[in-house]
Amino acid sequence: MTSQVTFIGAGNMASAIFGGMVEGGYPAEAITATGRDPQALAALAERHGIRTTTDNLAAVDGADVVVLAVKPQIMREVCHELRDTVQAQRPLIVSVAAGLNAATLENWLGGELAVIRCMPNTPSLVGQGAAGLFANARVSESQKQLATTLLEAVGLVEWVADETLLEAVTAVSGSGPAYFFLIMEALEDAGKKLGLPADSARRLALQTAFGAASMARESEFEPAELRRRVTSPNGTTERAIASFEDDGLRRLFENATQACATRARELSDELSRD
Ligand SMILES: NC(=O)C1=CN([C@@H]2O[C@H](COP(=O)(O)OP(=O)(O)OC[C@H]3O[C@@H](n4cnc5c(N)ncnc54)[C@H](O)[C@@H]3O)[C@@H](O)[C@H]2O)C=CC1
Ligand SMILES: O=C(O)[C@@H]1CCC=N1
Repeated sequence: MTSQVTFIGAGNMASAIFGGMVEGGYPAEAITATGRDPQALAALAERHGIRTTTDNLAAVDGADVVVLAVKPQIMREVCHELRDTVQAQRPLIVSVAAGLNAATLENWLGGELAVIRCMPNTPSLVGQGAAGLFANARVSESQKQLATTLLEAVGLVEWVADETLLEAVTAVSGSGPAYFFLIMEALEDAGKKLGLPADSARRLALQTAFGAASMARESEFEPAELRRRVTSPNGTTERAIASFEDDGLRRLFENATQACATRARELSDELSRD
């Protein structure tokens, strides 16, 4: 039987996931999403065919899975609102909030619940997401399987055995799309500086990013080998790569991902404080 899935919060991340689920064939009538803005909800209902409401309690009533997808800063208030219904019905809880521990969520929801923490990313909207998942001890194998099935509808699923590893997942894939978008922006700007018309620079940069990612994913060779195959001895790529290495590109990624993981940890400390 199809599981009834309710999203609390219907913003960027939730709409990327349920939009991708519907695109992937999940029955839209089994999906409900809530939010604060009735007009935005009506547009989502129209676009994806899902049910929407501003009433969180009505939306959770009868749900098999409740996906918590509001901003971390308002999660406590939302959990308190849902606590009695969730305790009575005990759905599987899936939280996509950055930096909020499963134990904190369980506590805010009244205790002893099956909680999965998920760190997804927005390419879920086009079925190309990447999500890291952690299950607390109360999550059954069949619930893990259900979460895997729901999220695999929108991309790759990686389970982690230790919850703190979700900080690393956030740094690599949760926030990661923004790094690649930044690289696309920078490559486009650099192309324009070299004289290309703006629209050509954008098309070339985007198609190159797409082509490289598709090739890296499909190839039997690792990215480093694919890079070497573009790099002719004493050719043009060699100069560009040497320039990146001299300017410390790898260190930039190391620093940025450390900063990201540190922020995830800080959020978790800030938010779990009473
Ligand atoms: N945007 C991203 O790339 C990623 C976001 N996340 C997590 O997803 C969560 C949501 O982030 P976004 O979608 O980016 O935020 P957003 O601001 O786009 O969406 C938040 C949604 O919550 C709704 N909302 C606010 N108060 C509510 C309430 N009391 N009851 C029900 N709905 C309410 C708003 O109407 C809005 O639809 C955050 O916890 C974030 O950490 C996780 C991974 C990636
Ligand atoms: O920036 C954020 O806090 C969220 C979590 C990962 C991506 N966006």
